[in-house]
Amino acid sequence: RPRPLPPGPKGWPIIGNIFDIPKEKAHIAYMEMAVKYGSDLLYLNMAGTSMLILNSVEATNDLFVGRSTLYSDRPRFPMICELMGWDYNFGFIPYGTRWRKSRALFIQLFSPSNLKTHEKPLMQESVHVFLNRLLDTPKEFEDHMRFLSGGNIISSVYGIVANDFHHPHIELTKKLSMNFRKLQYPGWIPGARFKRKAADERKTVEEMIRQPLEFVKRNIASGTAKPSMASRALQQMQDDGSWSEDKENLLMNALGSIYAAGADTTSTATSTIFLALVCNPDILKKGQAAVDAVVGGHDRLPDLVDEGKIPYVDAIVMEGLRWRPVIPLGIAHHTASADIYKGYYIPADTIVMGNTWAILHDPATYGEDVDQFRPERFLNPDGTLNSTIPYPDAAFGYGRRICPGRVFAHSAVWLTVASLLACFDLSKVSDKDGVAIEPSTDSVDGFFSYPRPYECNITPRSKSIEKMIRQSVS
Ligand code: HEM
Repeated sequence: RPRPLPPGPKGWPIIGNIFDIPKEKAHIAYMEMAVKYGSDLLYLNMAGTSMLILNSVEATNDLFVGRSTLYSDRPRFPMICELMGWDYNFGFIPYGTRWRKSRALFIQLFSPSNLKTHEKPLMQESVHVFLNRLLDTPKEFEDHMRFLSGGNIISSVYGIVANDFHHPHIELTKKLSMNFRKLQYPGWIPGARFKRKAADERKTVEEMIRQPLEFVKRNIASGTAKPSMASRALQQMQDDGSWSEDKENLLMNALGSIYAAGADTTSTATSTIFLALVCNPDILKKGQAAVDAVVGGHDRLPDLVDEGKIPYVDAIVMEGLRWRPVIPLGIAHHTASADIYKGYYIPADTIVMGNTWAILHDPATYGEDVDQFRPERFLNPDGTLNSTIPYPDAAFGYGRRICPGRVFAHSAVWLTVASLLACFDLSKVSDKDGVAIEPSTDSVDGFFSYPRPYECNITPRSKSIEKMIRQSVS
């Protein structure tokens, strides 16, 4: 080894730093370790496997962006891929030809013109259904948010109009995402019972990606297919004679990746903002006034044409992504060969993680009160967006692996938040003595970080708004 390894705890022979791997809130523990060792690079050895945690934008930019050829691979995910069967999902596969083809197909399916013509109108419809569900059964608001994202994606991808939370395709994804949430990350060694269950899951995963595509194919054959990414892509292959089994499999996996990667992440981001609005009545009021000023009081519901015109809503969305990032340690990258950075030696086969939490909670970038939910940090005193405070990009990952669904996700969350603000008052519930119960703002952390269950009051802002919500679905 020509140079020293990056700083980190000393560790033991053979087992290395196994005892230094945090059991919970790893993102915070790594951020604190980095401060302790006075370095944005933190190196740990997990019984022979090297792990490098990057705790600054400078390091993630230098390595994931500047040296992307070297830092865009994925490590092996034995639990997720080999046992649970998630290797269909191009988010977890190595940097190579199959990944490149899948990602190119994704970019084609999500082209700006497709987003505008097909996906955004569907988003609008899904949000209207969501608002009606909130009116009907407000106590089930968490399920409604999950259904909103799942239903929106399933209709975009497969043209399946799921008007029931218990629709078989939604049920399948719910089951998978619950198991996925249980995964701890990283360095978590599951027990034998979980491993047995995970092996059963392979079959469910296969069903989740095969069944909906078969459904679309049957409907195309009978002339009843609703327009969707799947139907358009299959139709195009048929029209230009390019169909092959390989191409259909690539499509099946890419569509499955979109469905699996997009639903839970977007609903988690929305749930976090929802929680922040319940806990901060002043921000809720300011948001409502900002939406009313542009949407025009109570004449219509917000629309995606309003996107970009209400800076306070953008600021709320950005603050939600920053305050409680959905994937606080990102998805691990991997280096196939050795490297030298800032004078340190980075061995080949190192797992490299961007500490998204540390980056988005850096007081030098976002201010001393980084633990508070404060959308104003993204605004100038006159209410316009402050271009010197960076968009929380890190929430979507890094370099060539950065989330390809981020534009779609931002719009989906934006429209949901603008619509919530336009339509509902949210408040804390009170105990029997009339004292407001503070919901916990501490998240449940695993691979994803999501709010703990809580109760709140959700009421329409006026009779006329309630009527407009009812009329928005035919
Ligand atoms: C707020 C919502 C979302 C968040 C916070 C989020 C976050 C992320 C993160 C952190 C990564 C890993 C990036 C890396 O490796 O450095 C990722 C990858 C990915 N995301 Fe998202 N995502 C969201 C929504 C979506 C949506 C709506 C879709 C699909 C429409 C999607 C599709 C994907 C895919 C396919 C990958 C794998 C990319 C690759 O490995 O090349 N995501 N996302």
